[in-house]
Amino acid sequence: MASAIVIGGAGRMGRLVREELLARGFDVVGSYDVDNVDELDELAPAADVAVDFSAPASLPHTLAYARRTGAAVVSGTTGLSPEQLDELRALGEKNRVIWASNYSLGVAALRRATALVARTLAGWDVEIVETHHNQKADAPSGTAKALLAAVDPTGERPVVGGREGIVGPRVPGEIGVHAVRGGTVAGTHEVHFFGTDEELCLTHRATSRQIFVTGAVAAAQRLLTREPGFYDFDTLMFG
Ligand SMILES: NC(=O)C1=CN([C@@H]2O[C@H](COP(=O)(O)OP(=O)(O)OC[C@H]3O[C@@H](n4cnc5c(N)ncnc54)[C@H](OP(=O)(O)O)[C@@H]3O)[C@@H](O)[C@H]2O)C=CC1
Ligand SMILES: O=C(O)C1=N[C@H](C(=O)O)C[C@H](O)C1
Repeated sequence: MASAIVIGGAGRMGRLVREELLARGFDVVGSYDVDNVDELDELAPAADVAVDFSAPASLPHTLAYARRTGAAVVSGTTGLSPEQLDELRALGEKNRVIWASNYSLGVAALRRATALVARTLAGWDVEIVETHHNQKADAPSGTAKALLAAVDPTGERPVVGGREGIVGPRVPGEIGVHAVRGGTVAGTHEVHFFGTDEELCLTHRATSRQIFVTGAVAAAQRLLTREPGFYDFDTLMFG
C-alpha cells in the first residue's frame, strides 16, 4: 500500500484529497497546516507522496520534506512565484514531481483548445475571465495564467488587468486577464476571442472541487510509476 501526507490537509481541497487518497487505498500518515507545517522539515514520517494544496508560504517545508524523505510531490498550490516554480522543477532532478494549476481533465483540454484557437485566429483580441468563490486568496487564478501562456507561449504580449478611467483604445496584441470573486463558485474560466463582427468563447465550468481532487490523486498514482522528473498534468495523464 502506498503512503501519503497531505499539506493543507484541513483546507477545502485538503480535506477532499485526504478522503480520495483513502478511497484509492493510500495510507495517509500525516496532515500539515499552518500550525504544524514546521514538522515537515525534520519530524514528519516518510511517505511515498506528499500532496500539497496549501499556500506559497508552505513551499520551503514541502521541499525540505521531499529532499529529506525522497517523497514524490503532487502540488496544486497556486500563486507560486516564478522562482518557487523553478525550485519545484529543480526538485524534479531527484524526486518525482508534478505541479499543475488545475487537475481537471476538462481544463487540460481547454488549454489545448485555447492554444489551437489562438494560433488559428492570430490577430483577434483575447480576453481571459476567471470566476472563483469569495475565499480564494490569489488572483488571477493559476489556471488563468496557464491559459495566458497557451495564448502567448513566449510571454511577449502586453497583459492588462482591470481597465478603469480613461485608458484609451485597446492596444493591438494586448491580452486582458480579469478576476471575478463571489459566492461558492468552484472555478469558471472563459477565453474570449473577438474578431470583427464575431466572437468565439471557450468556457470551462467546474461545478464541484471533486474534479480537481480526482485528477490530483490519479496523478499521484501515475507519478509513483514514473522515474524522477518534473511532470506536467497533460503529459502525465494523456502521454
Ligand atoms: N491545482 C488545482 O486543481 C487546484 C488548486 N487549488 C489551490 O489549492 C490551494 C488551496 O486551496 P483551498 O483548499 O481552497 O484553500 P484553503 O484556504 O481552504 O486551504 C488552505 C490550507 O492550507 C493551509 N495553509 C495555509 N498557509 C499555509 C502555510 N504557510 N503552511 C502550511 N499550510 C498552510 C491552511 O491551513 P490552516 O487551516 O491552518 O490555515 C489550509 O488548511 C490554493 O492555492 C488554490 O488555488 C485549489 C483547487 C484546485
Ligand atoms: O482556488 C481555487 O479554488 C482554484 N484554484 C485553481 C487556480 O487558481 O487556477 C484551480 C481551480 O480553478 C480552483
